[in-house]
Amino acid sequence: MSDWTETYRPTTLSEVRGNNKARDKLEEWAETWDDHQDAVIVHGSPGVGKTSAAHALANDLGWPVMELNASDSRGADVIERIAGEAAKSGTLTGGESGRRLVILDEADNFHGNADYGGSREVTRVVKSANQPMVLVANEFYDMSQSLRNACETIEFRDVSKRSIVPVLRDICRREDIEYEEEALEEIAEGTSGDLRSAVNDLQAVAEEAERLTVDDVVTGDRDTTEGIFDFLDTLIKEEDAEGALKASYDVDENPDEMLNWIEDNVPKDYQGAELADAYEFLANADRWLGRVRSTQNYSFWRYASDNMTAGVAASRREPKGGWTRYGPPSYWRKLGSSKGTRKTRDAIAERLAEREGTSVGTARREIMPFLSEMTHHCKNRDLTVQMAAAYDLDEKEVSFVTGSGKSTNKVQSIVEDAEELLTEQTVEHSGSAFFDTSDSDTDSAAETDTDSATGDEASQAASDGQGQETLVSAGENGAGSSEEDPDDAPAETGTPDETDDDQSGLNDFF
Ligand SMILES: Nc1ncnc2c1ncn2[C@@H]1O[C@H](COP(=O)(O)OP(=O)(O)OP(=O)(O)O)[C@@H](O)[C@H]1O
Repeated sequence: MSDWTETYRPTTLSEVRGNNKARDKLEEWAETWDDHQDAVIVHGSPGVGKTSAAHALANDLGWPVMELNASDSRGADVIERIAGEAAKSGTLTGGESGRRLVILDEADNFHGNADYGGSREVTRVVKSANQPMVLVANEFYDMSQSLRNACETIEFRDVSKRSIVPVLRDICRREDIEYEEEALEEIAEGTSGDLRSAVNDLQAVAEEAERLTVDDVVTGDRDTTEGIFDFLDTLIKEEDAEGALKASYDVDENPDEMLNWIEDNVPKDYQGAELADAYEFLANADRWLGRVRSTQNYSFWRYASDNMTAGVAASRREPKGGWTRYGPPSYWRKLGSSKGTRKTRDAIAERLAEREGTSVGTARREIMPFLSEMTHHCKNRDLTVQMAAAYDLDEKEVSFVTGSGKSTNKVQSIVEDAEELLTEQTVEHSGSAFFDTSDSDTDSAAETDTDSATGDEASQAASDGQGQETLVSAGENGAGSSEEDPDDAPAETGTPDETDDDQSGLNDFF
């Protein structure tokens, strides 16, 4: 099941609804950019189309997009290099005009990110940028006054019910869903101006219903308090997307804990493609939780919940029955605190990223769950040994990835064998040591180019190796990708000047 907020993300400005004035202003800003050369701040509540509008604009104008996120550990100098030198150096395949659009997401959230050198540094870079920049923010006044003064400002307002309903109607038509007009109004009413929520809600309700009625939308609230074990049963075996979401309201766990519980127990009943789908939703949820942590904006919890409940329930393809021994999240049990867990996870993700030439975020969200599944409880011992060797994992890390007990002999012997394997092997090729790269002539582990999977010509950007930029070439612009990705736009990570058409072995898997 695809994520409708992605499937129906506007690809052209004319599809951005409910903020016509802002939309026109943005277009005008871009068209006159050569004359004024100012950056623009696009601000407003979550889910009203700010980021979509920026991408749609780039698509309309044929400008490749460079997306950066304030909570990434990429410094202002990266922006400076991208925004500042692109025009001069000509190393970037921009649109015909040589323009590219730099989108700086979460621009109200530089505090606490030392890599950006503070807001003065950001302001300086923004002022001197040689490429058009859109700064996307929720809280206008969380940005420094000098930054605000340096930019043009466009406000996106909450999307009115009047504008939300036609979007939902359009989706129903395209999905071939019969609906009662009132049901759509009810959904629009409930989401207070947040179009992303409205689309998510529509998908949750429509997933099972043959015909969308008001009753589907306003079903009686349950008031039974569910324990987490009952909830897991409900989520994994019984309820549809909407039911799962509703049931989660009654569970007394915070979203981070809930995610851990679901993540650890869902493989006990889900298999194959349905498990892969479920993991994808869990990865989305994880990303939203990360965003809550970095922005302290708790309204994102809702998107995390949608993904981990409705998404997981909707991924189920085979009926489930019987009794399953669900247990507390193994990572927690084994490693104690959540902080420790996160540290271990991130340490592994960093090594994976370095080795596979992806961003840390991608490693954490996409590669790690995949590795975990393949080596679950070390069931495939050889593979687990190879993985441990490839990424130089210690016992704690092997047990983290596989979900096995750290002190077990099995994990110890796996790590020993991995060490032996390493000394035996002269790993000469610098491509992925774990994923098969034999059909590739990739000569640097830092290269990953997914462009050919998504579009035409490769976009390139300058990088200095201290972080990968995320590039989305115009025309792809996130549309059709499987997830909304605040940190890390979907298209490609690349180390420039080297980016070519090679496919790393990793790409064969995704
Ligand atoms: N104005 C809109 N017109 C059409 N679709 C929209 C609009 N706003 C949001 N959507 C839908 O919601 C999704 C998320 O929108 P988007 O990410 O652009 O919101 P945003 O305002 O940038 O929110 P955030 O600040 O949380 O990133 C889009 O992919 C699209 O499906």
